[in-house]
Amino acid sequence: MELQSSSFLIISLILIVPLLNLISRFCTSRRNSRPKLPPGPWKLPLIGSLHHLSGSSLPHYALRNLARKYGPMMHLQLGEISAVVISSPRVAKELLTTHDLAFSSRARLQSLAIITYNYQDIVLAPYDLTQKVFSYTNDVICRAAFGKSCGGKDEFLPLVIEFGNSSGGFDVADLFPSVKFLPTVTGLRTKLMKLHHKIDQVLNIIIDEHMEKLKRGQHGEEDLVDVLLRFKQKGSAEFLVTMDNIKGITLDMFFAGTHTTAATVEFAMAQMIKHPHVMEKAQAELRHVFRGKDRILESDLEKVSYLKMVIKETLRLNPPVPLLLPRDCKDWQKVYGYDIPPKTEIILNALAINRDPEYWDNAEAFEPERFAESGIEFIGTNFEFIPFGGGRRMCPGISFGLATVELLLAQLLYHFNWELPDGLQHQDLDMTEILGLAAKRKNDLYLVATSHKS
Ligand code: HEM
Repeated sequence: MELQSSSFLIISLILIVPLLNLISRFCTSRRNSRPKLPPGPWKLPLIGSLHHLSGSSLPHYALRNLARKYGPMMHLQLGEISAVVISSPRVAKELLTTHDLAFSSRARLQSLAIITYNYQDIVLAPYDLTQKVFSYTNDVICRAAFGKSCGGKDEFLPLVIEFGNSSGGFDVADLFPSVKFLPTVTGLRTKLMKLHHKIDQVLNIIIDEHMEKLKRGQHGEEDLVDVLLRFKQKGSAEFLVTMDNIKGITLDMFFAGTHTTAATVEFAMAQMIKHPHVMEKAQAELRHVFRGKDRILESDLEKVSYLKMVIKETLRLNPPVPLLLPRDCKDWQKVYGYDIPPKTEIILNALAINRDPEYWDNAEAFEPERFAESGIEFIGTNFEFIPFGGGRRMCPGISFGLATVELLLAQLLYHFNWELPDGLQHQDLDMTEILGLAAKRKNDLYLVATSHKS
């Protein structure tokens, strides 16, 4: 009897083990052929999930609402583009640490290709603060890029503004890249080609001036163009710098640096107008620390702490690059238990992440004091706070941008008192945003400034 049962067991094992193997291999091949994509909203033929983004909300808000329903990692079909949207600090951390290398290429957008030399780059009267702030941030970048005399400043500013307003959100030509005539039909290509041509002319004049200066042996304080020209002259085979690289990198500074810093200053001023006790506290600190001083210098700013908290809170609630810059997936990756196919566009929703109620108390409220004890920084180590992105492709202009924002805000708050014109109350201030090259206020910020004598 015992023998019978043990031979039965052996025979069963001989038959069952290969069968189990076969089933397991079948399941694996099914899994490989049918990847486990993240969940997402229902799709229509041709446009995919685009109709879910067609309401009045801006993409970063619309995507946050969808994420509340479909989870922190969701799949969207944006026209021809297969995209994965990340909306939680936990998933952002996994993506920007464990898988950072695989996601460190940028998604290629047609509008940017035209402007950036085909990716040869590496962005007591009513007083329109918006224009002044923009002009200031542009001046600062002009000086760093083109030098003290800053020849191209006047020609450059309108071009930078025009490009900033002509891009943003999801462009139809980027969503259907195989339809080659789309940029021509939408008029975008013609518009961008014209703009690119004008920018190119101005840059040629500026670079020629710099080359002339170098030829004459005039070596003053080096600006960005000088440094890039020096690299070009010394260029080795493995580190070749072309003229298009010089123009592309110079443009990066303007497009990546001007709109973002200007938007941050404007959002901060608007938030402080909306929350007058915050403005009073920031002014009190500055006026106490710098009492009697005529001018605040960048080096003085280490002495203030509350203003830094105000800037952090502004960047948390109103990140100027709310969807970061899209990345591309290099090869198959498994993130948060889901499969991501190669070439998927990865969108990190910094707005949703910075306001995640699981990580932030009173997440929607403007409360700079939350940073007093928290030690949370935006340098890419706290994944619940990523206004400058994270991982290898994090913003390289963070110190430059912050110094510009801090210095301008410190001067505005130290020297002036601010209020809304025409008896408007702080509750009346409209905070609607639009998305261009950076997110910014929809309406220009008009404020009345009165001089403060310290
Ligand atoms: C408050 C000001 C600024 C904010 C909020 C900001 C934010 C960002 C963000 C979110 C990204 C994308 C990062 C990612 O995908 O992980 C980025 C990229 C970039 N930023 Fe900034 N930025 C600011 C100022 C500047 C300035 C002043 C410059 C240059 C002078 C600059 C140059 C760049 C460049 C070149 C990139 C592309 C980096 C790459 O692709 O590797 N940014 N920035």
